[in-house]
Amino acid sequence: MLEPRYLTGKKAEIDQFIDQFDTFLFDCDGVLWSGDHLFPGTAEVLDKLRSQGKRLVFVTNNSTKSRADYKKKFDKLGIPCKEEEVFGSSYSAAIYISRILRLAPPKNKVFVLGESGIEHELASEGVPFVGGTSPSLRRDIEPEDFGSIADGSALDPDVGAVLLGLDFHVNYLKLSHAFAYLQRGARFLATNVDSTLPAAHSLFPGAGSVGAPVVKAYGAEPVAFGKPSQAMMDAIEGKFQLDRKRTCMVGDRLNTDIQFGIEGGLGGTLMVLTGVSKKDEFLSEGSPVVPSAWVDKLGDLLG
Ligand SMILES: O=C(O)[C@H](O)[C@H](O)COP(=O)(O)O
Ligand SMILES: [Mg+2]
Repeated sequence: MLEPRYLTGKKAEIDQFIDQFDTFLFDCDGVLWSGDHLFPGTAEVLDKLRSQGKRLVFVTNNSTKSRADYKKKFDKLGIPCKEEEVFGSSYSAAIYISRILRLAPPKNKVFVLGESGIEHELASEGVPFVGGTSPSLRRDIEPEDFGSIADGSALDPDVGAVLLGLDFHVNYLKLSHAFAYLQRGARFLATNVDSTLPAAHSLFPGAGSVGAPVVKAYGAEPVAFGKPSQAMMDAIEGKFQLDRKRTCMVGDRLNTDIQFGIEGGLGGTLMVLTGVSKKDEFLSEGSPVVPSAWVDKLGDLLG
């Protein structure tokens, strides 16, 4: 097993590690911040890398925000960032649906189980959608709903795909609509299937856990377009003209961020321990996913 290099407190090794790369793909939740709490040193590290001429791309599986929403978040946190430097799972899903899947009208609508980030990115690609943040679905299911879902009168006949994401307003009515569309042959898609969401320095149910009831009912997994999907890596490579060997993925989660970088053939992966995965997971013998290097927190890259 290749031993990952522990870089915390080793300035010469940190600088040597950074010098290998021209581009850094940064995960967000658990690496830059926990919710709205920016980890110490984050702004300084990003500034150090930019001052060394490094290119930064923010690659998040959090589908609740669009690229524009993330630009606002970076602005609020005082971190320089251009909207086009953000590449989230909602955007990844939207461009896949519009440019590769290309659902044939009239059944080209998407039923969304998720927040406005998905809606905004679908709209940016001209993909029609229903569900999502619609107030009509933010209520308890009523007895008459069962009949209107079963006979299809409550459903939109033009829905050709169901797209699951992190939904902070999930309920039985929305889950029933999603399942009904799948039973009628809709494609089963997801922005991402992370089991947990790192926030407030703790863990909460992630997109994969929110959508799990539909997976259980339907009996099959969705096609996901967030990390570690290589459809996302290919889209990022195309948009940013990456030299994969001169690109490093920085993440907090082994089975999304680090796996994404390794399977993408990137020059390196850097794990930080302020999010989901713990060092014992990748230091133990036989770990299936091992980063090239790791630090305790992103601020350690200041050396
Ligand atoms: O459940 C989710 O959607 C994810 O945990 C979360 O949003 C991950 O975001 P990332 O760490 O990729 O920025
Ligand atoms: Mg993360």
